[in-house]
Amino acid sequence: MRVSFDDVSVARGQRTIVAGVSLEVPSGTVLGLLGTNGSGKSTLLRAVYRVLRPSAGRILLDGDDVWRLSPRETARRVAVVAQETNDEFGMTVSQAVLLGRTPHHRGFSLDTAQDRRIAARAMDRVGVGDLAHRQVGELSGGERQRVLLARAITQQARVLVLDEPTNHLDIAHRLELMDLIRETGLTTLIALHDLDLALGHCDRVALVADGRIDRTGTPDEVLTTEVLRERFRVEAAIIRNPERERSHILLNGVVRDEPATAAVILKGHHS
Ligand SMILES: Nc1ncnc2c1ncn2[C@@H]1O[C@H](COP(=O)(O)OP(=O)(O)OP(=O)(O)O)[C@@H](O)[C@H]1O
Repeated sequence: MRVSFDDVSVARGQRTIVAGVSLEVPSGTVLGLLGTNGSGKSTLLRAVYRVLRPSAGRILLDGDDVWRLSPRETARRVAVVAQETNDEFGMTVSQAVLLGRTPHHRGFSLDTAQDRRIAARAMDRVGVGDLAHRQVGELSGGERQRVLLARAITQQARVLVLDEPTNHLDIAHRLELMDLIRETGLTTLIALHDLDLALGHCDRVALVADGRIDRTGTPDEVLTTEVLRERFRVEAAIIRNPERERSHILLNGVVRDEPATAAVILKGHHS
């Protein structure tokens, strides 16, 4: 399923947080949204899964405006792994994962044997099958994140939206998550802080800065040493691993303010 952003702006109160974003995400593409804290990645994603209505512009799923679809129809098309979900704390893992079937139910119909099979398969796939009877509220951050991914897979949507899904995951689970996303073949929008992961696992990346798309391209095109210095304030080298045919980022340190600027700040501080 293709996702199109057509001149999308999102305001919170008086402030425009996302401004005039236009972007095409072809079917089956894994798109990484990159950018520093507060640049607007989550806000943009929330507009896709119908939490924040754009103040201007449209988000289209295969040409259909998300905000003209019913919430249920959107949920059939878009599955979400978001940061702030506490609703399922009192549930068992299997109950939380089965929630992914809700958009496919008519009215208040109950889970079927097929629903339970789909959920069980998703839990096994992300390696939380043995947690099925545990309470979600008792799990570690990383375990919970994988349960949310199992729920998203259970939903059988064609677009997957993930907001910083790797922040609680250990290294192996990070890599597994990205491989799993690839295997699903779904159109995926994923906000990531781990730039090396983006470099190795995204088809395309979009750099978000001050609520706008600063540039888009393949990870190798976008993540240059200049961009890392100017947009992310880090000195880094990009090295090529010929065996894996991919690049890696070697971080050297934070870009320090110019001495002249620092002197002015110090002076201002003392006066
Ligand atoms: N409810 C709100 N009211 C006003 N401003 C908000 C609100 N929610 C977020 N913002 C602001 O919008 C901007 C973008 O926030 P957003 O969460 O989209 O950034 P982000 O790129 O996802 O950041 P991070 O990497 O830190 O998660 C920030 O400056 C934030 O303070």
